[in-house]
Amino acid sequence: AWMDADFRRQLSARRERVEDAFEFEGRKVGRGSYGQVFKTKPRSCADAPAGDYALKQIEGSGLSMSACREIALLRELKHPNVISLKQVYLAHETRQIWLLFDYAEHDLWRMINFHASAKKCNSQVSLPPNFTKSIMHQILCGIHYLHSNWVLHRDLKPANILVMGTTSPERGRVKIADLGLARLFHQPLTPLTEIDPVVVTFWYRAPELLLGARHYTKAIDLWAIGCIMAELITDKPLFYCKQEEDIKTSSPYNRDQLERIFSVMGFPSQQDWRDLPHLPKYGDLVRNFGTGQQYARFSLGRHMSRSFGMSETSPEFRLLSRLLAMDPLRRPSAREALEDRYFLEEPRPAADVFNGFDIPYGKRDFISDSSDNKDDPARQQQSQPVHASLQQYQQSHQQALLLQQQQQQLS
Ligand SMILES: Cc1ccc(-n2nc(C(C)(C)C)cc2NC(=O)NCCCNC(=O)OC(C)(C)C)cc1
Repeated sequence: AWMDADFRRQLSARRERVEDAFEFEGRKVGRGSYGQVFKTKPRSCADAPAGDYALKQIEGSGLSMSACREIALLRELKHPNVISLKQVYLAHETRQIWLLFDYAEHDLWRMINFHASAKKCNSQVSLPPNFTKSIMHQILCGIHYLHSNWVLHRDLKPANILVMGTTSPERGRVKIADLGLARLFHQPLTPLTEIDPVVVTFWYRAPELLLGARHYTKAIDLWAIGCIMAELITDKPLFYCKQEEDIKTSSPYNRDQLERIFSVMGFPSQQDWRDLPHLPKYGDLVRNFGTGQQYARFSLGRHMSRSFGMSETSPEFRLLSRLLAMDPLRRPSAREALEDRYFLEEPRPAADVFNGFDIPYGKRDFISDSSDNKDDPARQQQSQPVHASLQQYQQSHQQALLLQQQQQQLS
């Protein structure tokens, strides 16, 4: 071995073990293809400041490509509205990787579900008037920071928007995270059949992606933020689409999801979206929808005013319609969205999105290993099982094999 044995022994004796520093038995709060997450507190002997932490045990062993990417990415990023990586633990005996994060008691998926079920039993949840505006402001600040560092999120949805709880010094602050479902494709070496048919939703997916756009863009993140804004206002996913259980092809084209978008937004005309005919799946679109005449009377304004009595002249609606421009070139950048009049007029956005109000939501439940936790957000919005596009899978498979060979050469 390239390090002399005695020095290695000293190192491993001194190395802080995660189980010595943190108490996490029976405190699992998340599990998915990425690994599992525990809500943990430092033991008195640990040198971590008191408080709650999220301890993520990464799936698999050794430095997988996704572990590498998550560590490399998060150690460079520091912003109040982006989840922060506090510490990395490498357990040499088991080659396990543990990541320590600040713990967020809440997330928009659970919060919106709480509001929706409260509505159903006619009990209102009392929230500050600037609740949506504060959340939107902090999501856009976080995304502006990521985009200015050329980091695209690619999977923005309510479950990935965390909010700090009342025991945190950052009470009511939004933290953008990625609880890692869509990174399924980066779980190499797991034979496709073994990947449990996790469900991903297409409800936050921009139309250009559904029509075969080959690259993620900043505008794709802004579309998802528009979807989240509408959902905060109505407590319903704007482009909710029941996903049939049949095995999905790996094609990006999803007719039902597009149908839902057109029945809310109307069908994009040549004037609305000049580049539409150049998208790879335009042929499928014409075959399935023709000239879209059947959607002529639909529009976002009509949908929001009928389903929620929202005025088409309100600043809230104007920002929403800018974010949900069908043509990606017409969507604002995060900075342009932050400069929208909506954020400049009263009530102004607050640092604590609950604005001092009592926080009505419960704490996260602990997951016992036996129960297969169906309502875990990572499996949110049960929809059709997805099969990674074969080409993406093979790609990441090749990269992983390469990485593994390199590692073998190293050791
Ligand atoms: C492979 C990979 C997985 C995730 C990420 N990633 N990317 C981001 C950006 C884009 C927001 C900066 C953030 C992450 N990673 C995470 O957010 N990891 C969070 C793990 C902590 N989990 C966590 O707090 O879960 C509960 C259930 C307590 C909310 C990167 C790479």
